Amino acid sequence: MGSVNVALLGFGTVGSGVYELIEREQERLSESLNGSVNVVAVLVKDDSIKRDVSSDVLVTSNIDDVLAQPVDVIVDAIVGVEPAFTYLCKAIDQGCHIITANKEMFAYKGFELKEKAKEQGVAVHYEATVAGGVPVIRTLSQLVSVNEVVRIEAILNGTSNYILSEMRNKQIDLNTALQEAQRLGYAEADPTNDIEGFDAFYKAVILAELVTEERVSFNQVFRQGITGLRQEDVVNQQLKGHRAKHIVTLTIKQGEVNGVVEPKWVTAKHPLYDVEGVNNGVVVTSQYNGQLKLEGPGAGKGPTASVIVEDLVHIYKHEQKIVVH
Ligand SMILES: NC(=O)C1=CN([C@@H]2O[C@H](COP(=O)(O)OP(=O)(O)OC[C@H]3O[C@@H](n4cnc5c(N)ncnc54)[C@H](OP(=O)(O)O)[C@@H]3O)[C@@H](O)[C@H]2O)C=CC1
Ligand SMILES: N[C@@H](CC=O)C(=O)O
Repeated sequence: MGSVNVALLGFGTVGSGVYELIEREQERLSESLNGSVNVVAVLVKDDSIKRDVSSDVLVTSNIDDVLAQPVDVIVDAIVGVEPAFTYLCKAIDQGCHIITANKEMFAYKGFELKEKAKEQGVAVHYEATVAGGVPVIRTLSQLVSVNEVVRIEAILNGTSNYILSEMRNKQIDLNTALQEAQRLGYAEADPTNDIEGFDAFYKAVILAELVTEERVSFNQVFRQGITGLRQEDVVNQQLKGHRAKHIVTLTIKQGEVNGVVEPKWVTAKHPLYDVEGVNNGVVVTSQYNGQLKLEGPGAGKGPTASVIVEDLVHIYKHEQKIVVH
């Protein structure tokens, strides 16, 4: 029986979630893939901190030590464009498949990374970059094989949606709700990315590139976060039937994307009105399929780890053969 050797870049909320899920579901994964899945190395910033991993897993802050291991798949769960992009390029050159959760890196470099991976004959999967546990990347990839996507309206930042729901339901302020989102593992390492709309913006760019199959320039997407909303308005507007939602709108005409990421007041008629708490919602309008709505947990350890491990299973069930190490 073969095996899949995995290296995790990052051991925070997402990286540790992937490790724990692989450990917990070892039997199911072995049966499904006819081969075991082993985490062989973990890359962290500070390798002096003791990590909760088996003693045979290499824990290091040096990417070359990671790539010196017999690694088949790299899971990128670190933060920011660099050094992640450089590390992933090295890994691709070495023949590793890539799974990433790092949406900032992928918004800037995803197009390049996909091209490089194609040249080298390795897989790049990125379901976790958009909408946490909601399988929006896989759904859109299938949809565009026959349909033209003309519009996407979505809530893509779990932290902002959680904050706005808590501000309204519990009448607490933005900072108090944000602290809770951080405690729950929803927020980015720098939560400015969530509340100022950068995180949703990166996700919008990734979706726009997926549906147009073209590189999308950042100036095609307008960005505004939720920090300009006043708490009393969030509370009082509900009496008039209005909820504040942070919404991404992408309109695609003849392959040209126009994107807006901004807070909006919506009524019960709006398809995203009922998307509450950390949930994300994505409404896709396409040529033959009409309107399709996906909803589910948009952030957090369990859902994000789940889609990453699903990407891994997909690679070895549908794209590559398991090797014998
Ligand atoms: N949290 C979530 O719900 C989701 C997060 N994501 C994305 O996943 C990625 C990880 O997020 P999350 O787990 O929440 O973040 P955390 O801040 O919890 O963890 C980040 C991890 O990456 C390590 N790291 C950061 N920079 C470097 C570096 N330069 N070299 C080596 N290791 C590094 C850190 O090391 P150390 O432990 O030593 O500090 C830490 O282990 C981010 O890109 C995020 O946008 C995607 C979907 C959902
Ligand atoms: N901070 C992000 C995490 C998932 O992508 C969010 O809140 O949506």
